[in-house]
Amino acid sequence: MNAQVPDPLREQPGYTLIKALGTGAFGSVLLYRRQLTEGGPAEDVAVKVIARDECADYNLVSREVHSHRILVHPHVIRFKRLGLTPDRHYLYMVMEYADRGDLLDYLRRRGRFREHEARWFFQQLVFGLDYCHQRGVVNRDLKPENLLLKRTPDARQELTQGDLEHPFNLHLKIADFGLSKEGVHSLPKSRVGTVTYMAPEVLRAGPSRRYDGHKADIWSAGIVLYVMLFARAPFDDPLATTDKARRDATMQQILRGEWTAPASVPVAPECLHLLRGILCADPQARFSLAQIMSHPWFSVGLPPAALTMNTVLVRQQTVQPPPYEQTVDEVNAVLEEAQRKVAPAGGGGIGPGGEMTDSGFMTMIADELEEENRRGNAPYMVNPYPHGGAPPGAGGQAAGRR
Ligand SMILES: Nc1ncnc2c1ncn2[C@@H]1O[C@H](COP(=O)(O)OP(=O)(O)OP(=O)(O)O)[C@@H](O)[C@H]1O
Repeated sequence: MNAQVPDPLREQPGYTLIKALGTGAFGSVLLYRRQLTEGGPAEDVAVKVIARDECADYNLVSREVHSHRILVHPHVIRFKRLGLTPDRHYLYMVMEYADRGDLLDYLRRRGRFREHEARWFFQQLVFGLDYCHQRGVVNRDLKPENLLLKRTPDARQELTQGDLEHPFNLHLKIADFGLSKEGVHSLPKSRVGTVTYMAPEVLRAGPSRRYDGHKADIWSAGIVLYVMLFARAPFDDPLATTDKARRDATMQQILRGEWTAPASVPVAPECLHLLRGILCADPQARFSLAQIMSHPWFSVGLPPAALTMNTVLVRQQTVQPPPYEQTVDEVNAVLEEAQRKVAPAGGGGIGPGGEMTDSGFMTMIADELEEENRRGNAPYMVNPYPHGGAPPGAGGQAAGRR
């Protein structure tokens, strides 16, 4: 327990505060150990806490929760539950905990990735994104800060470099659905997200100019790939003297759609071909996820089953929904309760969405997909180079996996 960090869930049975993880636009994220039944298994969870009297927009919270709740995939942070603290002061969102920070921090500490390492993360990002899209969720805020890293269950000790894990010891998980939209047919009208990762059509968007969020996500994923390979953004003006000037210059460059790869960092021609297909200013001509997945640079080392796994998974989840911790009705009950007038301090009991130790729905649900991975049923998640950190040969043309 960390004595310096306020503990909003101190009266919530089963939750023990470990430390603060960070602060976002909507509140803070804290690491808790959760043990829902006495003597039962404990797990570390990340809990996003939002003070009710500071929550300006419940529609955004609702959108985030409803989009995120239905996503159950190895490369998406798992949403577990939404609750109200017993004192009614905080709304909290319980999520899977990614124990190795985010991709931006990892990149800063490790420096640019070699090509095969960038591919390892990019494959995971694309599989996670393809799954989200197949489930009808566009993210609209893909960037390295929102791509979290978690040690793989089969992480290899000899690949650890001090406190810095080797890429092949890490799984990438898409997080933060705060700007996401559910619904395949919805064309987001508003301009949201971070400029560096924004597609040109997003910058041009307005009430009468819509864009396809799927294509915009693909563009952002391409920027992430570029940043992993070259440790800089393709559109930027680092010499600008003010933040505004830098932002304006970046926007102009994105709108012109012109970028180059630094000559000082050689990458394979197939890699540049893929980047060109993704960072294509015309969303109609931009590569689709299917095109990316069948691209020769992308598919190195992947068993064929990896390319159809999402379709199979989505079909399975449509027929038999995964065991969500909360039903839609339970989530909606918490949201409704949260929007009622804030109760005076100490005035609350346990409400419809609160977690009661004796309630039936509190049984902790094992992470089936992690389990599946442990059993080896998710082929693309396996360290492709089990006998060392790098593939044979330069330039990252990886050996086959397994
Ligand atoms: N599931 C998680 N596991 C581990 N760390 C997390 C998790 N979710 C969030 N964090 C960390 O908590 C911090 C805040 O996250 P949060 O998603 O609230 O905000 P953000 O992404 O920084 O900003 P915003 O939501 O405003 O876009 C981030 O630095 C992130 O690394």
